[in-house]
Amino acid sequence: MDVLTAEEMRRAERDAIGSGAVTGLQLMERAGAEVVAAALAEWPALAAGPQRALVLCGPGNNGGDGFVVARLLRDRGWRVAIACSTTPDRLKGDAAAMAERVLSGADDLLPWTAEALSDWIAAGEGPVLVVDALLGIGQTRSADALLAPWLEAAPDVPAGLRRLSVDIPTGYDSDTGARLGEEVFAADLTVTFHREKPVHATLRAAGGHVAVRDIGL
Ligand SMILES: NC(=O)C1=CN([C@@H]2O[C@H](COP(=O)(O)OP(=O)(O)OC[C@H]3O[C@@H](n4cnc5c(N)ncnc54)[C@H](OP(=O)(O)O)[C@@H]3O)[C@@H](O)[C@H]2O)[C@H](O)CC1
Ligand SMILES: [K+]
Repeated sequence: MDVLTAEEMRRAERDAIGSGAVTGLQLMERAGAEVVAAALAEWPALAAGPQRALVLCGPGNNGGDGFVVARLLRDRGWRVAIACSTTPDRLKGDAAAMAERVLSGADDLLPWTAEALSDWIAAGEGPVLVVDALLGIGQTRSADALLAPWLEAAPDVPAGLRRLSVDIPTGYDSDTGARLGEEVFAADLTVTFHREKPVHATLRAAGGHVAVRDIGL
């Protein structure tokens, strides 16, 4: 199966949207649904009943996928906390639309601080699924600053933590597999769409699991 660069992936999305076959919003909805399906396939225990999830959303469409995942997990009865590295009013396009569909109000977001993330994790029982929807194929520079709250909160996470990255783990260059800075989101499972990107071979070589899911492109 061929491996796509970020630009080739963006072109495939643009062509599909441009042809009228699908909208960006539909692709984002499909992406979110595939992330949930892949997580349940990877960790069958998650399908046993409602669980807890902490969804970390970034400023762009990767974050948009995260808002879809959060909504779908809430629809399954899960206790889902959403933290966003930006404020909802600064989200754009499809990501803004998907945030609208899941956020029930300004207080429906955890503050983007290590304390808020740690407190939420400590306040509940049972294992946590953490979803990295911070940055995807659009990342271009070190994500050390962006990741800081999560990296500071992460050690407090109880055993049984499951870490899932949407499309590309935050902190990696999709086309080279190189780290863009010092820090990365250490995903147990990365769920990507349509075709693998070069980074996914790097993740596998380091012991990460990678699922490639069709979103109808
Ligand atoms: N387009 C679609 O219909 C679909 C897209 N999918 C998902 O979308 C992402 C790609 O989304 P995109 O918005 O292009 O990029 P990201 O979300 O990865 O990044 C968003 C912006 O973040 C800024 N950025 C880049 N690096 C950093 C950093 N280190 N720290 C902070 N911010 C950063 C950058 O904007 P700037 O203006 O700040 O440069 C990015 O634009 C893709 O990965 C998929 O998850 C759907 O899956 C399918 C449909
Ligand atoms: K990500």
